[in-house]
Amino acid sequence: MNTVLTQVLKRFVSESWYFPQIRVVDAVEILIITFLFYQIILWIKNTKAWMLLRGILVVALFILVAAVFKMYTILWIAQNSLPVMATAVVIIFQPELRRALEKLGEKQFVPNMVTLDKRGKDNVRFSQKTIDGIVEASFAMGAVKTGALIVVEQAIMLTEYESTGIALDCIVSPQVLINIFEHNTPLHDGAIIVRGDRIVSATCYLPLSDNMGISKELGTRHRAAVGMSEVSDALIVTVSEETGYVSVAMGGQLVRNVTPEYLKKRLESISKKSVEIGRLKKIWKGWRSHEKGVD
Ligand SMILES: Nc1ncnc2c1ncn2[C@@H]1O[C@H](COP(=O)(O)OP(=O)(O)OP(=O)(O)O)[C@@H](O)[C@H]1O
Repeated sequence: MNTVLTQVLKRFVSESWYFPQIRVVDAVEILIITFLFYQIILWIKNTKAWMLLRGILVVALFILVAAVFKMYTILWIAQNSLPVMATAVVIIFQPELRRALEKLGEKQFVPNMVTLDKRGKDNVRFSQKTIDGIVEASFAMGAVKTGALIVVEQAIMLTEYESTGIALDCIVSPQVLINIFEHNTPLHDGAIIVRGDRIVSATCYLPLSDNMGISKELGTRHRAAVGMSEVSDALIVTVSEETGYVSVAMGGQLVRNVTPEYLKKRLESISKKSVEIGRLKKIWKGWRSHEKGVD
């Protein structure tokens, strides 16, 4: 027993034994791969890709059986149709892939430093009056069960969705919001988009989420709110016509039946974030002009 142990130990310390050299970069790489893998699994779970994965597993099993029994014709067909199948998957899942990439672009690693939009400096933030107006109107509409859908734009410009509605240019106030969503009025259907302190569009059509986790009790208004929050960094407020509940969607998550304090806090937090973005942009612009001056 002792000799076996000694032999194992000798081998363990001998030069022939391979010890991988783990650098800090390797550990970081493992963390990145784990994170990406986890995100892909989450994406598969929340989209139709889960069905696709099951289909791929069945095909893989079939090919494995063909390989074990040396069915060369089937193997030849599988081998030659692989590129076609890969292209088909990309075409079938184009909306999901697009959404996933949009979500990736939404993560604010550097995008707010590299300003691609032509937004004026005054539109970057919204005032306390706007926050109070949205909170007051939402709960006033909730009390009388008037449905509403309010999209508060942040860093990502929602021009694409804005153009689906009727253009407006009006300061946010509780009276205006209540008036817009009043039943049987021309602007009440669909969503409004708030940019800074102004309502820029009404009756907008938002993308519907295909998240299977959304409660079946909820209809298209809430699904549209979640859908919008999946493809942008906007905060969306919904008022249910059925229950009068006020809910908030952001980052693909819907928080139902919130309190006025909660809504105010959420709006204040994104308002502060917008101010921070504005500040960073100013620093960046200042630094760039300084660089040019030095050149
Ligand atoms: N894709 C969309 N984009 C913008 N608004 C939408 C969209 N789909 C539905 N709506 C709005 O939601 C209203 C329909 O709401 P619906 O009753 O189906 O949803 P809900 O989630 O059950 O809401 P509620 O609790 O208010 O009934 C429509 O009249 C329209 O104003």
